[in-house]
Amino acid sequence: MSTAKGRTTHAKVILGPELHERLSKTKVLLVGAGGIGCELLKNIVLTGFGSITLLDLDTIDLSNLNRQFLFRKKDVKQSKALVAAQTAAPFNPNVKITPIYANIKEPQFDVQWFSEFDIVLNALDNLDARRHVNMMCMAAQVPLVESGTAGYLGQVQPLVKDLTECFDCIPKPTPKTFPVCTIRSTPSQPIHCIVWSKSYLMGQLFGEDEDATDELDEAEKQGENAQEIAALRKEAQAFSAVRQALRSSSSKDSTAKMAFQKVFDSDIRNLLSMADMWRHRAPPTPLNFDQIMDGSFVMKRVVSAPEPSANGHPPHGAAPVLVNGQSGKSGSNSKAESSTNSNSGAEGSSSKVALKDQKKLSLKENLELFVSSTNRLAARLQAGEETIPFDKDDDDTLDFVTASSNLRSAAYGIEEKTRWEVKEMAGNIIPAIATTNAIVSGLIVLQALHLLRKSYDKLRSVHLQFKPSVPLSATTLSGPNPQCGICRDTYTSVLCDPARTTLGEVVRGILGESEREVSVYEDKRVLADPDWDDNNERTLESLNVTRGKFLMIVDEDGEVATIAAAIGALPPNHPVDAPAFILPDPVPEPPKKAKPAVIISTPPKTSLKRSAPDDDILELEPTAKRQKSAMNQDISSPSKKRRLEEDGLIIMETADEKLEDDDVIVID
Ligand SMILES: Nc1ncnc2c1ncn2[C@@H]1O[C@H](COP(=O)(O)OP(=O)(O)OP(=O)(O)O)[C@@H](O)[C@H]1O
Ligand SMILES: [Zn+2]
Repeated sequence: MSTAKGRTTHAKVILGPELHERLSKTKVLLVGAGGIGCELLKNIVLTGFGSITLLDLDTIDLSNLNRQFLFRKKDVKQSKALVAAQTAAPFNPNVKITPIYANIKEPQFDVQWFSEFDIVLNALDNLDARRHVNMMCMAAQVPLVESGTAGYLGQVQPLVKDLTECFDCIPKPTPKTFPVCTIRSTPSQPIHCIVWSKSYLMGQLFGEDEDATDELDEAEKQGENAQEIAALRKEAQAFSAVRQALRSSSSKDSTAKMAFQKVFDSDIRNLLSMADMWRHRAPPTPLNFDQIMDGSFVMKRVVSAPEPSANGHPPHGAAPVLVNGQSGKSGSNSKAESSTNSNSGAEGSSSKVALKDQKKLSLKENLELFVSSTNRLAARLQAGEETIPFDKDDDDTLDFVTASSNLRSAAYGIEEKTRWEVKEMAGNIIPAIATTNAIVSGLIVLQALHLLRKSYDKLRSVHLQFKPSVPLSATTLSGPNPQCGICRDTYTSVLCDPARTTLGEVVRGILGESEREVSVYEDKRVLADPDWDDNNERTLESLNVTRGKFLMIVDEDGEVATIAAAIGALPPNHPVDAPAFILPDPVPEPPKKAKPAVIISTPPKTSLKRSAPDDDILELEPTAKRQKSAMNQDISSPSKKRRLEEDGLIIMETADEKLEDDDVIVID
């Protein structure tokens, strides 16, 4: 108790009595109780914040303990938010921490809920959740401090609606992807085989993805080799027998063998039959299950030196060697397995000291691991798991991806990887550094204090960089991007019972006296436009527009900003005989839109908008007014396109598109 008092004395002097007093009443939402979240929770408790809501969807994993210091081994598998709150609460007897074990995207965390906080601090690890919190904070007008770390790098960015850029003002680069054909038929680096295994093979065998046709359709559109795509289509279709066998309890090892033979023998033979493909690159070698198992398999091919890695891993200077079915020493003419790590002692069965995960497996060991992990995953399917996605912390899936990617690497003469390396590459893991998290968490508190003091001129975006001479760089903040599809919208809210409120009631109510022509969207789904009002009499619930979602009312002329109406719940005391909705009062008056600097003939980019939902209502980008240029006037409007389609006309995107039977509706 006396320690806590002593701390308060210092905090009072540093913060000043006014801010110190205010902190005890400030309501903070901290999203994420992982690497940054744990450090930050400790900081804000010790700084004197009095009311903290801590939310995290996950439970504690053993691998978190090296840097998430609020957790102990006994806490593994418990909710992160709950344990972090329990551990940090005693640091300050006056703090009230409310832990929530949930996903921040759940509907109960709506705009009203967000608006109860004075400040939000993000300690997340993914773009999707960050973008969601950003939008909620913009809608609720609550200041947000965004943060992230990657190894020795870190960043802290304060975001305030109308004052600074929001998280979505600048599009974020999408993660690196590889062409489908590289992954599916012509891999040349370990990462290609790992991506194939975790994103394709896992899905084919243990996921929902039965034919992966979308991906191939897209690849074909992108101009990838048509013949190769046709072969890949056949290959994908032939998975159904293996999928069935994995889900029936009769077979066991024979199923793993069946899967092996399809993937590592017949599929490779099919590809080999396309001679053209192998004119300029080394052909793969089909693998033989029985021969690998009995040690007679000899793969006379050269393990090529890998290309410089795209994943930040240094290229290994592997000398060309012959690989056989046995681990290094026992092969007839083998010098040893790939020698990339030979001086690290982490290779082959010869190593006595290597940790299990850091040992490079022989071809036979990989095959055995393939069989055992396939059996374990099949048993899980048979026990009722419907699909099993790759998770780096799920040993069965990591074993499967390690074994199958290494077998594929062997077939293609690519260097194999240890389980440890596969985990790092497949999980896109950049080792987390506790010190980086600690520094970033300190910086978040400093920016949060500027925000609470409203010292906006002191706000900075701070970068932690790997430069000993300049470890920190601070930049002043830019204003909002006038074209931003998130923070330039005019937010409002409608409290309602979606089961008893129609789309038309809300839209007419929000537009008030205005005669503007508008289109209405939920995310990317068009619900209405000036030529199409069929949904106006439908309830919001029937249109799947429920609590936590937004109705976007887009001006058809693109002259005024979009109105984003957040759907919230009616107050508990709402009279039963009153209308089932409460509209904003006064109605929102969106400002005139800033003109884009360059006028182009295509619709404005709306890539900053949220990703598509999985509904069956027409999906389109919510562009502000589909441009009525002379060229595309007739079909550029979705309403016109849809009307033509209703009239039985099919609109071709390109001249060489063909009519499919399914496109023709027979009218009695
Ligand atoms: N949508 C979400 N709702 C709530 N919490 C989330 C959401 N998305 C991510 N998180 C949480 O954010 C935290 C991010 O922390 P961190 O980056 O340290 O990840 P981690 O899962 O603890 O570690 P690692 O990914 O390295 O195993 C995690 O605890 C994660 O559960
Ligand atoms: Zn923005």
